[in-house]
Amino acid sequence: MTIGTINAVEHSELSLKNVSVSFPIYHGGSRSLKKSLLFRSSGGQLASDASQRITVEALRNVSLGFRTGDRVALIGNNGAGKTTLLRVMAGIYEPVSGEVRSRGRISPMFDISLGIDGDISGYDNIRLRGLILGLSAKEIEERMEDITAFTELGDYLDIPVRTYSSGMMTRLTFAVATCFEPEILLMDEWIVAGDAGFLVKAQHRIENFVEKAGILVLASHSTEICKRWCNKAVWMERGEVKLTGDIDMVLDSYNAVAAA
Ligand SMILES: Nc1ncnc2c1ncn2[C@@H]1O[C@H](COP(=O)(O)OP(=O)(O)OP(=O)(O)O)[C@@H](O)[C@H]1O
Repeated sequence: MTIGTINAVEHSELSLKNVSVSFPIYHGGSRSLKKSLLFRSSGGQLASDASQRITVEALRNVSLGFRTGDRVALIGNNGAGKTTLLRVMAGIYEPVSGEVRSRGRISPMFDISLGIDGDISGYDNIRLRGLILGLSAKEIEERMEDITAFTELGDYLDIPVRTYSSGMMTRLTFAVATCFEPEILLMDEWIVAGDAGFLVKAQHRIENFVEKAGILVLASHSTEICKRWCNKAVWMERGEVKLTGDIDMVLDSYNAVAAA
């Protein structure tokens, strides 16, 4: 985790070379578990490791390269490997083989409430989250007015956040998470899907936020969301890259298979 001032890079890059990620399944010796898993129609491939444990190969030999301007949709069936791919890009998962390289700061937008301290005030949580995002104390104070105005939490910002409702908490974490210029932005679709009243207002903010990003990688099941936010797509199938390229071409191929 980086603490300190964000040094913006002019050109962002993100690449994966032959990246594989496996999850060992403990007690995997059970025949019934193995049998039931083998009948799954989607998800990563099953394999055995050196200790004869069953493992799920969530990603296998994934090679991809993105640069500034790329707005990439990750598409694929349930269990295809989209979330694992986002997490390995974010450095949350270590690949068992291959490498992930990046130029530019990576901002994962999942788990945006990670690190929130219930016993301190909203203001202090904004400062804490800002530091975790890599902003300096000065940069946080410069953004404080914008953040607090967006939350509409008023005097509540002076009291411990454990007293907040979940909606109030979302306002706080969302306002901080979107207060800077991202270089490489990794997101799940929930943040752009938008339904509740707050999210209508949030839509405008997230649009500005995403537009400023050098690279966007967005995992989504929605053709509409993919077309709205992305210009490229990666179609994942059982942990492997099935097709990658222009958004319309990849979505057309994917939807044609889904409809068949
Ligand atoms: N922590 C874990 N332990 C064991 N297996 C896992 C774990 N996380 C993911 N997997 C497996 O890895 C494969 C890929 O899962 P992943 O969550 O990346 O898929 P996804 O494409 O994001 O699916 P969805 O669209 O349903 O969210 C699946 O077979 C899943 O069961």
